[in-house]
Order: sequence, then C-alpha cells, then structure tokens
Amino acid sequence: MRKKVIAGNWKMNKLLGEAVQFVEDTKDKVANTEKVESVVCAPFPYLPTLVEKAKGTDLAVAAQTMHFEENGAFTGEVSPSMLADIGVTYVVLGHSERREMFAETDETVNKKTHAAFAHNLTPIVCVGETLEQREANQTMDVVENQVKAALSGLSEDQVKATIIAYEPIWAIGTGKTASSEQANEVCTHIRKVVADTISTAAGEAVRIQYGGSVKPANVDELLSQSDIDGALVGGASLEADSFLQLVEAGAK
Ligand SMILES: O=C[C@H](O)COP(=O)(O)O
Repeated sequence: MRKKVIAGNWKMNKLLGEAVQFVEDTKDKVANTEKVESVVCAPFPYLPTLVEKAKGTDLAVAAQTMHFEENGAFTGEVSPSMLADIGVTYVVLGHSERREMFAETDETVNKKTHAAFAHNLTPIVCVGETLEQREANQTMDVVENQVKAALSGLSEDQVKATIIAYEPIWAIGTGKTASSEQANEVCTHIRKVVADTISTAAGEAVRIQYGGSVKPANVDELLSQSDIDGALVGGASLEADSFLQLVEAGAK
C-alpha cells in the first residue's frame, strides 16, 4: 500500500504573515501519517520560519526548486545543503514553470535529483506534456523520456523513494483538469516505465502524484484511481481550509 502525498505548491504567492498563519492553521490537523503525507512547498525566504513552526508536527516543508551544486558563483541560487541545513525535507524539481521560464532541462533535473538524495531531501520530480504534444499523441513518449532522464543513475532504493508528479501543462492553473482516466492512464504508464527500466519493485513502490487544477471537488475521483498516489496542488493549496480538505481526501 503506497502512502498518499498531498503537496501544496504555493508558487510565488503569500507574504510571510500569511505563510505563518497557514502553517498555524494546518499543522495540527494533518496528523494521519499512516495514510497520507502533507507537504507545503513555500518560497525560499519563508522556509526557515515555516520549518521552525511546523517542527514536531506532521506537516513537512518543501522548497520549490534548488541548484544541484553545493556552493559557488551561482548568484541568486540556493543549494541542496542550504535546504538540508535548515531542516527542509522535500524539494520540487523540474516543475513545468521552471522548465519553461527558467531553462531547466532533463539533464539539470537529473543532477538535482541526485543532489537531493545526497542531502536526504525527497525529490518531487515533475513531468508532463504540453497541449500541442497531447494533440499530436506524443504524451506517453514525452513523459517516458522525462521520467527516464530524471531517474537516470539513481539506485533502486532512491527510485523507490522518489515522488513523481505527473502534471499535464495544459491543466495547470487553467481549471481544466485531466479526467481521472486520462490522468491515471499516464500514471500507469509512468509506473510501467519505472518497472521496466529499474525493477518491478521500484515500479510498485514509486509514488506518482497528479497535478493540474486539483481541488476539493475533484480530488476524491482522482485519488481513487489505481496509479495516482497523491496530488501536487497549486491554486487550491493556498487556503488552509481547502488544503485540509485535500489532505482529508488523501487520508481516506
Ligand atoms: O504545482 C502545482 C501545479 O502546477 C498545479 O497548479 P494548479 O493546481 O494551480 O493547477
């Protein structure tokens, strides 16, 4: 039985007071660790404060990206050791917005995935196709290539510990959710790719989230699918109530 993971990706939203309030409002209400893990992916400046506030609770704090190098002349970047040092435990890698606007590639995502494991950070690796690629029937190939590239060179245990987020780009922030069948079809393919390239056991263990306009109204249906193990949520994770409803759905 794979434990569900509900991760709220705030993206570039909230001021510090709002971020702290969110953690205060949610941290003691997410305590079903048998069935679900709850994660908030916050902007860099808030991470130390939020880690401190969430300490001793079941709410984990994630970064939304990081560099793969330890340190050096990379103005504006944040390293994996910096995140680990302040108590961050998860990191989102290769989000389509980073791939599209900040030149992340399959190669850098792979380096970052290795760097995450070197620092005991759980990577949430994002993959997904554009609308154009879906319409050209390239979805499975695109996603397969992204998954293989991201996981290249990892050990079987590391692959088992990786979280993959399938996010069709056309469904992000658009209100257009992939149907649960569409989402599951791709997640099933991702699991098969992992099983075929790494091992059957890794395919069974790896957790695959769906992301793209997930909200309390559609989360049950999505999470009831055979190969969907959670959700990476943008807009609907910004309000504490809505985030808690998503976590509750994951705990069912
Ligand atoms: O990381 C989250 C995804 O990009 C989904 O965002 P959304 O829930 O606002 O569509």
